[in-house]
Amino acid sequence: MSLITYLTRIQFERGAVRLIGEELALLGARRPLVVTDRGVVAAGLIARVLDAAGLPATTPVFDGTPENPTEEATLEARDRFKAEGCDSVIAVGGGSPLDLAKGVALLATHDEPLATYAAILGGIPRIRADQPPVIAVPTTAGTGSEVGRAALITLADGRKLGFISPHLIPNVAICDPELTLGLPPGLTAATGMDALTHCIETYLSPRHNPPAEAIALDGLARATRSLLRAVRDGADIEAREDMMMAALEGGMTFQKGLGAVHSMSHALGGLKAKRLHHGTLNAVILPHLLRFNAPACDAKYAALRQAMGLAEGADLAAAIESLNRDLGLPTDLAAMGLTEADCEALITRAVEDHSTATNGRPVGAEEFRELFRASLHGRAA
Ligand SMILES: NC(=O)c1ccc[n+]([C@@H]2O[C@H](COP(=O)([O-])OP(=O)(O)OC[C@H]3O[C@@H](n4cnc5c(N)ncnc54)[C@H](O)[C@@H]3O)[C@@H](O)[C@H]2O)c1
Ligand SMILES: [Fe+2]
Repeated sequence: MSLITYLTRIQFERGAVRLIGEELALLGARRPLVVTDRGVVAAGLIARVLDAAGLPATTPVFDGTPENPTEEATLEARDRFKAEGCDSVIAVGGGSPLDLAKGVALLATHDEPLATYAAILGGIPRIRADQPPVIAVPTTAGTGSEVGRAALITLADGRKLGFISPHLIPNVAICDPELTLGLPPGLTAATGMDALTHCIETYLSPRHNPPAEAIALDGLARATRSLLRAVRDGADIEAREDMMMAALEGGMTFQKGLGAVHSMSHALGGLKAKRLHHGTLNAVILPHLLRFNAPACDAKYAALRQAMGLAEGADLAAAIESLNRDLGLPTDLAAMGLTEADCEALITRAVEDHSTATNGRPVGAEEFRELFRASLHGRAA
């Protein structure tokens, strides 16, 4: 069985930010709340977006989104949305502001506590369509949240949970690769590896959805050929464009479900004090899952190799490790400041994560323990 959905109106081109005003008008919206974070403001992108969209400088802007957005910040932004009499949300930033903006739209009309709507707590059918429209303007090329049906938000108790619904899919995505030209190399690498991981994990998911699989392979090919280029020369607009497309394509395939790399990185992303970047976690964990999934994914690995331009029979995990090294990303979780005790405490969360069910090979607590160990210490574990 398969359910195939594409819902977002996507404007993808250099300079697409100039279309925001028109898109707002098409939605019948007049007073947006701009949701972003301080890094995006500091990069000058909010002033640019407001100007291009023809929005007044008095437009309310919530810039308090933390990396790995929290329930607390979502409520704060929701209160601002209501206090300012807003009728729509424009999310400008990486996955963090995009996800937080989805939470704002949800809580603008849904009155129960946020946890009520979490996917693993039975929330999917509780999320209704009556929400203010969201325009997503990604400034990283990574998460695909601009077309995705999920928002990842950390609750007050530290659980980073997925809120999943077709009603959380943004109405419009404005994909303007020029917004990523100033993204520093480290963040370009980390967010790009998130996009690449999405394409691999959704492709390996057992759900039947050939169109999504074709898209995932195209995204993987783009990320493989352009990520290192974008990291080495941030001004390479063609590489930036390829990466923004790879991220978008990854997001278009979320309907297949992700896999255990994301189960582990969601669990780790909830460790607020550690401030771990989602894409970096995925990059470090991905080779270990590729080794683990191999026996169940033989035929699919041939297609992955082809998309990545690798020789027949080449070691996919080793290829990702080598790419990580070239990108300057850490090689193991220990290098990111994590310990065995941190990981042990997260096994249950990984098992319960909404991405676990669609991993390319069934995975339970014992397997997660081994995978955390291997990811902690690199290949030698
Ligand atoms: N909704 C989904 O389907 C989905 C999928 C994958 C990841 N996510 C979530 O997205 C979040 C990660 O998002 P992210 O990787 O895009 O990072 P992010 O949004 O957390 O941003 C990381 C940093 O980059 C800065 N930044 C963003 N754009 C910039 C630019 N153009 N120039 C300079 N600095 C810039 C930000 O200020 C921030 O400090 C995680 O919480 C993750 O769980 C969601
Ligand atoms: Fe991701």
